[in-house]
Amino acid sequence: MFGFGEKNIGIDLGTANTIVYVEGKGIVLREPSVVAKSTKSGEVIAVGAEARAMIGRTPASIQAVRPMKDGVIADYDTTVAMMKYFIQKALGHSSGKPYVMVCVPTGITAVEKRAVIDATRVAGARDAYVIEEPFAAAIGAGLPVMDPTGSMVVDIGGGTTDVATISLGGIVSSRSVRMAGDKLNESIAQYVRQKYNLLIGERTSEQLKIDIGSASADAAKEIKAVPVRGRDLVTGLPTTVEISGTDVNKAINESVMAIIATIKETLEETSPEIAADVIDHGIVLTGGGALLRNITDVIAEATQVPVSIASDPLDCVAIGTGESLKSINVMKKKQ
Ligand SMILES: Nc1ncnc2c1ncn2[C@@H]1O[C@H](COP(=O)(O)OP(=O)(O)OP(=O)(O)O)[C@@H](O)[C@H]1O
Repeated sequence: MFGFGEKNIGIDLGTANTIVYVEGKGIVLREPSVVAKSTKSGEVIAVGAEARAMIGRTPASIQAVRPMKDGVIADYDTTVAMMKYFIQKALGHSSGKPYVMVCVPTGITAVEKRAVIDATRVAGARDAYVIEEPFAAAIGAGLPVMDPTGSMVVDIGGGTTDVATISLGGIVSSRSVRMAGDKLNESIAQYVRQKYNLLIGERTSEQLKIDIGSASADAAKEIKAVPVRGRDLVTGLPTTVEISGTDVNKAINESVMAIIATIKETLEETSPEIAADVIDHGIVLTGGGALLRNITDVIAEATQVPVSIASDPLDCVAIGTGESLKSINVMKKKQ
């Protein structure tokens, strides 16, 4: 397909995590989308897991930033530096610039899409192409995207939730909302601050969500409370508070409801034929948010459609992006 020795890669450039897929090898890199920089010179100090460990713990001279926000590039130069590092790390010493396929949320503007393509080129790609995230997720989840049957995929990532119905190799209807894992973390931190006067960091609220978060109020009652350390807003001193499953459920409920509303709206605008197919095959969840406890039950109850989680939900978009490298020649002609 390409010249001898050329490597082609797929990148799931996520708000929370970046995953790199190398053609012929599969997923070779999976790291948080975080960069630590010198506040003075802007020099990159660490990227990925090493930089993530620094969040909330940096001295004034270092800043740990997440250059992607809500599924799009928030800090262009830092995104370029991060991608450059990941591309080099994924390809090792192999020579030649790669062709790169990057996934983007469905709802982004032409300018935002252009920024992703430009950043990928500046980061070292011979050329860059984009694929819509839910389409990649559906391929990665093993859905029959090319068949004349409707499939529905809901990708709940860090920055965005992308919902789409797919049939005959294309997206039939889709919605993207900037409401996903990060919003849940923010809501938990806000709830804990308001109810317990306790200030907790981004990593602590995410850990609470993963450890004791549930989308179902009933199921949340059964979850054991955990001690959480933070700073008391009144005394200013470090302190420990017990946070329950119900606390976390209450904190995230509004965001979960917004995700469900988006799924319902997308279902409402599909043709009767596709809706019938979706009822037969069910809705498939991908992305890290699919791992939230009882999320399948609450979506199934609200939509009256069976819901399942793809195997390896965190990897689906990257696998689908990688798989789509096969069709890069066709996409080249279209762009
Ligand atoms: N067990 C879990 N329970 C709930 N949420 C989880 C769990 N594991 C991971 N997550 C959440 O999944 C999100 C990351 O998912 P993913 O890697 O699919 O997103 P992303 O691709 O980086 O984001 P986006 O697609 O929006 O750009 C984070 O918000 C993380 O907290």
